[in-house]
Amino acid sequence: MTTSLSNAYKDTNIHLNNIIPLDFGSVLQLPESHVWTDDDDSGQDRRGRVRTCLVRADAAASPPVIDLRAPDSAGLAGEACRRWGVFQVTNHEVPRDLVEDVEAHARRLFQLPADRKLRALRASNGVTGYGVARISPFFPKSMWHEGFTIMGSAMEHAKLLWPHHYQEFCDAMDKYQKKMKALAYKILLVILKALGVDEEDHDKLASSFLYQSDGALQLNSYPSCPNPSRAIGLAPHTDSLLLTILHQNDTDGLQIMQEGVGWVPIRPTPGALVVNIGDLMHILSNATFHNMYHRVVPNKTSHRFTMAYFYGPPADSVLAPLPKLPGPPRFRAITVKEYIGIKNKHLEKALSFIQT
Ligand SMILES: O=C(O)CCC(=O)C(=O)O
Ligand SMILES: [Fe+2]
Repeated sequence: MTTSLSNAYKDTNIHLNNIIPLDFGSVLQLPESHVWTDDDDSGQDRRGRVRTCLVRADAAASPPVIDLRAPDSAGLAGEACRRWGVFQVTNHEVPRDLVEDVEAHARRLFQLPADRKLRALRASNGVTGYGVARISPFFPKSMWHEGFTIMGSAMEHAKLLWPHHYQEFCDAMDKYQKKMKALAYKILLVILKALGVDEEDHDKLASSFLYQSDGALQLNSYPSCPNPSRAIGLAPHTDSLLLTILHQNDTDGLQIMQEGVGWVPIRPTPGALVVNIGDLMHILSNATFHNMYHRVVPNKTSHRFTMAYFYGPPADSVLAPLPKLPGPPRFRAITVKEYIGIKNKHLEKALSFIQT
């Protein structure tokens, strides 16, 4: 009997209960609490000093858009994971009207009055609910962002938001999570193939990460911002699990750090979904796949909405670099729960605690 992924998040040492999102509709100027300087995001000094808003790479090159039906999709995905830690996918078989429906529900949620949204605030030891980003306590300033996380059913929290009309929201979220889970599994197989793990190896691996991974859905809202060059939508971070699948509306904002280049934008491509590598896949790949370091910047005129699906193994799964890979293992074996615990204490330094 495995322990579900949500157990990895419960009881870990993170205290968000005193931090609540700003009532964005009620402010005309950027409050001091949300003004970031160059120093505010450098506490986690992983890849050199990261200037908050000012470095804009002239992205001559950017991560590829990969057709999942193309015969060489695994090869292309492997290349993208090694170089960028991210790519976009088309022909993913998630119906466009489902994506649009979920986005419309997210808009409806974030447009509710602040006091209504606060009724569904995420509990300090919970996963589902409304609130700030989980990385917020690591930074001295607040982000121009509000979120709603769902792991499993959203029913309990949706009832607090819409006591009589919660069902449609829940149905759409359930349907989307199911589609995301199937797609994430398919992409996991593509990525493993790119790492040299073929179908014959699957049974030998007999790993719970392969057969029992599950996900959490995160709805994100970045309202238009009165002074975007001094604000940050989501501070620089890596995602913790195996991979993330992101839908972004037609508003720019996501940027990835490319060493020696700077921040490279990942522009919305109509119909495509963004796939990025998280820390656990970085471990499995023995550090050959980048765990994409990314951030979101707000803008002055349009409201950015995104849906991020984080996919990872059950809490008690043990992960280690895949045995097939060349070279000595660069990380020790670790359970998902232990890794999430370390990440919740040390954020971007977490991997250094398990390096061999
Ligand atoms: O909203 C985005 O563009 C990125 C979201 C993200 O990085 C996250 O939720 O971890
Ligand atoms: Fe992220």
